[in-house]
Amino acid sequence: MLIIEAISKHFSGSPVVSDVDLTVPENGFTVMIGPSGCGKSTFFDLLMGALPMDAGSIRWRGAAVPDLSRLAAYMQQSDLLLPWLGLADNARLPADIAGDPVARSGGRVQRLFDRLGLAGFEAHLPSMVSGGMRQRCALARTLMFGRDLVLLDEPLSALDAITRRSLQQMLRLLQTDFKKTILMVTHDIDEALLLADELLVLSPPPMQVTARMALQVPQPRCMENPQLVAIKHRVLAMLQEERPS
Ligand SMILES: Nc1ncnc2c1ncn2[C@@H]1O[C@H](COP(=O)(O)OP(=O)(O)OP(=O)(O)O)[C@@H](O)[C@H]1O
Repeated sequence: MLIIEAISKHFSGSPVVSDVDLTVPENGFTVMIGPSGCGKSTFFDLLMGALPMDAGSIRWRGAAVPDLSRLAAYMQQSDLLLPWLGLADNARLPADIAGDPVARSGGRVQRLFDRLGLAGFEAHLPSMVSGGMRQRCALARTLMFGRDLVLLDEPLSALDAITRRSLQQMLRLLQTDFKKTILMVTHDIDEALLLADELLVLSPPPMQVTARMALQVPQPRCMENPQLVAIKHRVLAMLQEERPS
């Protein structure tokens, strides 16, 4: 279980993240949704140790940790693939950096490519494939870190609506097939409702959690589900209320 308590951060005296608490159970999928500029990226930078926190604590599986840099794999909006490497070589990078022999890591990459619909594209350069395929490769690379905790910072926001939908199914595999514990931020309410076990609604800066909702709707979900429609209206009303007039 991931437990985050009372994390706060200010820049030049202005609070950006204020007293944020959250818990992600083992193999849970928690999604944070908030308005643009609410401090989500700053919050993830704090979790990953890229920025120092002013206050707060993190516990993972019962142990206090300074940050999640050695525990979580982090996937961002941009695929960050190296343009001169083929897709399989890009996905294998975490294993190469860790010194794993290619004989072993190559097999892992191949199994991931088979599962993520990338078989046959191993040698293609990122410029030769679609944005959706590049994000699938970024997902394979995230999985190659072999970490049980995954942080997703708007991983699909650069994609068109149809590609997004198929990639959302792929993100579900993180929970169902790969048994990860997942914390994601997104601006996309449908995406949040399709994927989350728990949804956290965030305020404009300073970022705070203004509502927590457990989503007990069975998977696979579709947005026509009346329960999801009702929750969507509630969340949209909250986000609307929080907008500066
Ligand atoms: N290094 C910094 N120094 C000062 N202010 C900063 C710094 N980094 C971020 N901010 C401010 O903190 C606030 C939150 O920024 P952040 O990028 O975390 O928001 P976000 O929710 O990720 O934004 P978006 O939804 O647009 O991606 C913004 O007002 C931003 O201007």
